[in-house]
Order: sequence, then C-alpha cells, then structure tokens
Amino acid sequence: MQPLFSVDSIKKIERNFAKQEGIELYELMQRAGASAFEQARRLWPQAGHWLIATGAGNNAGDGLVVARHALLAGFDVTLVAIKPYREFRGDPEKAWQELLSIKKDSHQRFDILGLEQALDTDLSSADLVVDALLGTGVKGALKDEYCQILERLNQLSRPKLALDIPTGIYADSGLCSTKNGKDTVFQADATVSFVALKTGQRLNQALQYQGELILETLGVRHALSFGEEPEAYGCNLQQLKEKLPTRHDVGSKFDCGHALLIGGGAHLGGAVILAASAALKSGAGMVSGWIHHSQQAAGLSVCPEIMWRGYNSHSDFQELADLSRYQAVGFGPGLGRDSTAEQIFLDVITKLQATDIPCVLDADGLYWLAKYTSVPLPVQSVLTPHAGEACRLLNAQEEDVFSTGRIEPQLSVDTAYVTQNRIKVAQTLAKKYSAICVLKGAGTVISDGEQALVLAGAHPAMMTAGLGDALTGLITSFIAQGAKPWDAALLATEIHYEAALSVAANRRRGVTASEVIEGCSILVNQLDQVIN
Ligand SMILES: NC(=O)C1=CN([C@@H]2O[C@H](COP(=O)(O)OP(=O)(O)OC[C@H]3O[C@@H](n4cnc5c(N)ncnc54)[C@H](O)[C@@H]3O)[C@@H](O)[C@H]2O)[C@H](O)CC1
Ligand SMILES: [K+]
Repeated sequence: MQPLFSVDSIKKIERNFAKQEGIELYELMQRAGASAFEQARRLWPQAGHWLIATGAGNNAGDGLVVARHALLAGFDVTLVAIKPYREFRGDPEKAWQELLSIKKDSHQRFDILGLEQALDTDLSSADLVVDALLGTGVKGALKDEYCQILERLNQLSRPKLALDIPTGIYADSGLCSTKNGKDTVFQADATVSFVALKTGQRLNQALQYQGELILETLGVRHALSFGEEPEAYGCNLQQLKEKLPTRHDVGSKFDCGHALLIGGGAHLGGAVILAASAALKSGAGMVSGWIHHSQQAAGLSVCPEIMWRGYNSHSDFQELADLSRYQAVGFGPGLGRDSTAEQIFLDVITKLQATDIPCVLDADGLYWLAKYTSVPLPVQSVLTPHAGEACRLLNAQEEDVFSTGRIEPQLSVDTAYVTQNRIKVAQTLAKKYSAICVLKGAGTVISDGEQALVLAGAHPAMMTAGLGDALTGLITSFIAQGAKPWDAALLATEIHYEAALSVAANRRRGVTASEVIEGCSILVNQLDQVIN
C-alpha cells in the first residue's frame, strides 16, 4: 500500500530526512532534477529540444537542475522564466548559478525567455515541455501570468512532463485552480513526483491532469519512519486480489453465499435489478431480490436466476422479512421515499440489528438513514454515498427526526466541501454511523473511521446512472461469499473501476452499467485464475 501524505507532512519528512542523512535540502533538489531528467529521457528518448517553464520557488529550482542535465547531455534548452533568475534566492538561486557555470557546446541552443517574449515566440520547435512553474507551494487561484503561460504551453502538441505536481493542482485536495469557470492547469502526460505521494494525487482533478504518475523517492526509502502519519493509503487490484473469497471445486450454491437486495419501489425497479444482477454475476451462490410487485416481472425477465419476490405494501413486506437465511443484505437502490419505503427501512434495519448480517446501504437507504441517524445500524454495515448523499448524511442531526419531524436537514456542508475534504468526510461518516464508508467519486475513499484508503480513479465513461447500483451489488455479493465487509468494500470498488476501464476501452460515453457488470464478472474470473 502506498502512503499518501499532506504537503505539510512531506515538507517535514524532507527536512527530517536531510537532517538524518546530514545533507542539505539543496541535495534533494539536485536529486529531484536528476531523477526527473532521467525519467523524461526514458519516456521521450527522441526529445532533443527541451522547453522548461519555471516559476518562483523550489519547483523552479528543480526545473533548473533538469535544464542543467539536459544541456550536459547535449540537448537544446529553452527556459521560460516567469520570475527573473536574478531575483531568485536560496536553493533555486544555487541551481541557477550552477546552471550558468556549465560549459555547453557552441552549437547547442540555450535561450531564456521572459513571459512576454515567450508569448510572442513560436515555441513549437521544442520536443518536450517541462512544467517547473509551481509545485506544492501554490496558494489560491493562479496569478494571471501563470494562466497565460499555461494556456500557451497546453496548446503545444508536444509531450508534457510536470515536476512534482502539475501547476494549478492543489496537492492536498487534488482540486485545481480555475479562472472564469475554466481549469487553469498544466495538462501533463506524465508527472514525476518527489519524496512521497501527496494525498491529492489520488483525488479529483489531479486524476485528469497529471498523466502517468511516477514516484521518485530521492532516497527517502521509508517515508513512514519520520513520525508523520499518512492521511490515507492508496492501493491497487494486485494488492487486493487475495481478498477474493475462495471458491472450492466441490460444494453447492449453499456454500457460496445468499445475497439479498432490497429496493425497487413502485416505478423504480431498474436500480435493484442492476444491483442484484451484479451480485449474481460476481459469484454469489444465490441472489434474492425484494422489489415492488409492479416491478417483479421486469426483474424476472432481465434475470430469472434471481429469486424475485414482490411486495405491495409494508404489510406484504413484513411477511417476506425473514432475514436470517441471507449472508448479506444490500439495501436501498430505487427503494423510494414514500411511507412504505420508510416502514421497510425501519423494519429491515431493526431486524438486522438482532443478527450479525452486514448491510450495504445505498441510495434511498442512505436517504432514510439520514432521517433516522440514531437508529443503530447492523454491525459492520457499509455505506456507499456519493458527494450529495455524503452531505445529507453529514448534515443530518438526530433532532431532525425527533424534535422537528421529518424535514430536510439544515445544510451546513455542501458538495464542494465534500469534494475538498474527501478523506476527512469518509472518516467522519464512518465514525458517525459506526459503519464502513465508501465515499464514491474521483478516487473512492473507504474508511472505517480510523484508516482511510483511496482506490479506483476517474474515467469519463463512469459518469452514468446505474454504476453505483452495480457497486452495491458487488459489495453485497462479496460479503455473502465470505469476505469481511471491509475487504469486500475494497475489492468491489477496485474491481468495479478496473472493469469499467476495460469495458470502456476507448469510449468516453455511452458505457452502460449492464456492460460494466459483465466486465466485473470477467475480471472476478480472471482474478480467480490468478489466485488458484
Ligand atoms: N524542500 C525542498 O528542498 C524540496 C522541494 N522540492 C520541490 O519544491 C516544491 C515546493 O517548493 P515551494 O518553494 O514550497 O513552492 P513552489 O515552488 O510550488 O511555489 C512557491 C512560489 O509560488 C508562489 N505562488 C504561490 N501561490 C501562487 C499562485 N496562486 N500564483 C502564482 N504564484 C504563486 C509563491 O509566492 C512562491 O514564490 C515541490 O513541489 C518540489 O517540486 C523538491 O522536490 C526537493 C526538495
Ligand atoms: K510543476
């Protein structure tokens, strides 16, 4: 697993490491520039003319070290200096002096352009663009001169490398700077990040702008050994594959878990049908679906292997509600917000409390949970909110129900807050509801209130209805098959994402949840082969 640190922690780790090794921070800048240079050569060996744009801080210093290596290797270099080098102080000044001191061949080109000159010059002779404008030190919206040069650099159809983090991305949140509603960010093909990964590099717009993410530790082998707590950990499917429940050669459907999906109120069948299909196709031995009777025929025609049972009213539902035979319950997709749905919520949650059957709550299940925050959830329940649902759950107060009746909770945080504080929100929700929280979004954050993991990434094809229902079905299925809810949440989230990527291939639009469910089935079976 890969630790993800705040910028403050990274700075402390750098300082403590330098102290421990008896080296200066300038040595780290040297290593940063040298390693970025090597990575750029590896990625784009044909690049003979390097365009390096520098800002005003240590990130610019890293860029000047790259420039020195490029000149020493015999390449042409054009520097674009937003701040004049004569005004540099400290380590960036040292890097500048060292760059000036080298001897280059007379045929080598070495130009330095200020902002105005750069904007007036045809820069298309460069083979590679290196962004050393701003790194982790960026605060607030980018100043105009940075926006202007970024627009120009992004227009160049040349490979682009960002040093540490693309200019315009905030390293703690992964959000980006904007101006007049447009993102002002360097669009990198690759980013060479230094020392350790910053939390924001697995979240939000960073996923769109950083390209391939390469970590150069600069010798800091054990970032965890400097007393700084990571904010979260990143991990991938390779690291999770062992969590897939074992499937034996001999046995029956009764050995492979019975998952129950509850939802699909009147006119709302699609979501629970998708969730139940995902549970079945990811390996549950048996899947039952409880759905409004008006939707039952639709469920049967889509997936006759699922045991669909219809309810008309809450009293019908009570007759169905013997929950003891299931190993996991997925609750909420398309359930609805009427009084029947409310009764069903209270009924199911109360019944499950008396068992050790984990419950995965999604969609309208989360809506009702926000109305009844004080109703204890079954042990090891899993909540799967997106940002909007997370707001509702965060804002919900017990007194909403008990003192003021069922009103919409007072808004105190909004989705922008959730997006900006994804790790903290997932941790807070997990604590508040004593559950595992799977906060969906660009970089899904999973927390049990203590640890937090960032999984999956972002893909344009995933912005489509039904994908969340599929995830609910997958988590429920893995729990039913024997995985611990925490492991099931991690595994399902990553499989869901990887399957969506592979199903989407080159498509950015029009990928359906049904296709992703098929993709999950294929991926689960591939994992099975790898493990066995
Ligand atoms: N500490 C080390 O020795 C190492 C650092 N590395 C690299 O350093 C950067 C972080 O450097 P820092 O000087 O803290 O910040 P920046 O270079 O990113 O920028 C600071 C610079 O930018 C100005 N500024 C801030 N906000 C804005 C804004 N919105 N618009 C315009 N300008 C802004 C601010 O005034 C400062 O002048 C890190 O990312 C690494 O690349 C090395 O990795 C190794 C060791
Ligand atoms: K940068």
